Amino acid sequence: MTTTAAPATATPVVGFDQVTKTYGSVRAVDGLSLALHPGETVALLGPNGAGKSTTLDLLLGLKNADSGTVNVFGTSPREAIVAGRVGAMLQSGGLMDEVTVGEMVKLACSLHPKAYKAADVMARAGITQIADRKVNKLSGGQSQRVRFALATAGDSDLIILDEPTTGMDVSARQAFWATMREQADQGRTVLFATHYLEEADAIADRVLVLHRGRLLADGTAAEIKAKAGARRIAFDLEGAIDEAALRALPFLTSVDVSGQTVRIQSSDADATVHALYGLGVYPRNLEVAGLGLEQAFVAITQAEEAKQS
Ligand SMILES: Nc1ncnc2c1ncn2[C@@H]1O[C@H](COP(=O)(O)OP(=O)(O)OP(=O)(O)O)[C@@H](O)[C@H]1O
Repeated sequence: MTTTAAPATATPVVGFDQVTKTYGSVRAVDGLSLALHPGETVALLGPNGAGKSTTLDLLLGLKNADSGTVNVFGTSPREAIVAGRVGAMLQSGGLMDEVTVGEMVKLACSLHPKAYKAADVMARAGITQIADRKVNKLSGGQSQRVRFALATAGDSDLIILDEPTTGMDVSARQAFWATMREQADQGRTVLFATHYLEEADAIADRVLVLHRGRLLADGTAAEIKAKAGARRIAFDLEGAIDEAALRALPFLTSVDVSGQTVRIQSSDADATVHALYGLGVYPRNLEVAGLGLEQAFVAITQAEEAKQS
């Protein structure tokens, strides 16, 4: 993984230039421009319906843009795929029913221009033990592992993953991300859409937040957290708690009182804490901390919703 930006003149791994895709009256992708560079591990976040899957489908040439251009390694998505430069793991589909796991992986390897050995691909995905099982007899997590094997059947430079760890148990998730880290460390670009924000926080060196088909934020997880602005304040109070007075504190975005513990989110923590002391209360165990990625994501997308409504 790297956080060093590639020179502006280098051909990006992925280039979206003013891309729009509509379905009837729905603008699934709305004037999207972005560039991904070699070795980046990029998380694509967004609420349901934000346009993540449509963006990945455009990137894979499975859908065509209404306007704008999509380039992959400076060529069309289809050309990049035919050249074996792209491996993909989509949310569903892609698995044939009446074949075994082993046959399916061998088929994927036979089609990839720069294929690895099928036995190695299965070992890496942790599916050697189920090689003789029919694909339609797998659990949800096992199916995900097979899709992962298909996405890494050959030496691709770009790996695209749509909600890859859905249905995987904890150890499968850990093994999956360890393998993805190896792929990124070898210079590959990894782009994954996810609803698991803790995974994005831990794995990605760049986070894109989509909302109604537009890019709302683009930066490291730390930058996205800072962009959200708000901070968390937690403290304990003794005796009866005057909730109405707490709710009237300035710059609050939320208040939660549980027993003697108060948790506040504020867009100006200094001013809120100052006003808190002004109430004549004495907070104990006072903690002020930044938002987690999940809270930052909610704050950013809710602020955008409020702006648009
Ligand atoms: N084939 C289609 N026909 C009509 N509308 C569609 C189609 N595919 C997607 N949409 C709409 O386009 C918008 C973006 O959908 P998309 O699946 O890209 O979002 P997403 O961010 O992947 O959502 P999720 O997190 O729920 O998977 C949504 O409003 C969706 O209803």
